[in-house]
Amino acid sequence: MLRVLLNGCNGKMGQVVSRVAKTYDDIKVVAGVDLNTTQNFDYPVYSNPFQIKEEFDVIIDFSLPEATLTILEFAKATKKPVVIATTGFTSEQKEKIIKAATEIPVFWSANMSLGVNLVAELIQKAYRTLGSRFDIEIIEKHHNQKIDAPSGTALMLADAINEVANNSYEYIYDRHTRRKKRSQNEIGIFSVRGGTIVGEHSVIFAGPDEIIEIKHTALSKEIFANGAIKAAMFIAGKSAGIYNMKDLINSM
Ligand SMILES: NC(=O)C1=CN([C@@H]2O[C@H](COP(=O)(O)OP(=O)(O)OC[C@H]3O[C@@H](n4cnc5c(N)ncnc54)[C@H](O)[C@@H]3O)[C@@H](O)[C@H]2O)C=CC1
Ligand SMILES: O=C(O)C1=N[C@H](C(=O)O)C[C@H](O)C1
Repeated sequence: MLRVLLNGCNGKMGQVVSRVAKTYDDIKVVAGVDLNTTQNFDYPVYSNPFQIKEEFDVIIDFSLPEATLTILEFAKATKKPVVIATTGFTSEQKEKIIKAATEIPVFWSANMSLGVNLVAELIQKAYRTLGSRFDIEIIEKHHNQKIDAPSGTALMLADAINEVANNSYEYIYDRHTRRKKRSQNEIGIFSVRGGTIVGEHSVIFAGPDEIIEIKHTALSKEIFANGAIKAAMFIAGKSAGIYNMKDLINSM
């Protein structure tokens, strides 16, 4: 039985992970951490991870960047692996995660769905085929409770293109003050927030007289919860380092 400590357990995703984990025979959430210590499930909830009494094997984190960094300190102190699903990190915070991964295993993905990770591969192929003659724009849509913009996934998709384009692209998040034509070395990234949209990501390749649009639509938060649980199973027992969905998919 894999014992999970859930950071951000009372958030929207924390609650879905708690519910979905119950459908697995070989995994159990044994404690949660959240600023809101309401006990919604059958495990104790702490506001401070250093007060946890329960034994656990792996941490799953769906919270806020600052809370992720706190749980990382706790993970380093207890030598436990962490699955980071939280998004919205600054460059400095990302550096801290990378540094922590020299001491403990860290599974880090802005999107825990299989589909988005396939999209990342498809857009790399699209870039290789279409090259820089096509203008690339990314549109992401999420629910009205989301704090960070653009989404971690939109940035991950832009980075996937940059990875095969020798980092030649600059990201443009806002054109309203710009009074000039777009350049070929930019990727426009745009955020829509409304209602209960779970998560949509469209990558548009607009060329001379043709447009290719590669789109992923998440229809439920369960796909992210299932992905995070599979990531937790994958990372338990691994050595220190950074792992992502590609590693998980390749191991299947
Ligand atoms: N990688 C992925 O596949 C996915 C990632 N996410 C990301 O997960 C994060 C959480 O998303 P939601 O659950 O929708 O947000 P949410 O706002 O509903 O939940 C965040 C939870 O963290 C708690 N929290 C805040 N500060 C804390 C602290 N210092 N210590 C412990 N807990 C603290 C809040 O009380 C809240 O319960 C976001 O960054 C979101 O972008 C969301 C869905 C999928
Ligand atoms: O906040 C969310 O809900 C989501 N956040 C992630 C992101 O920022 O990319 C992943 C998913 O799209 C849902």
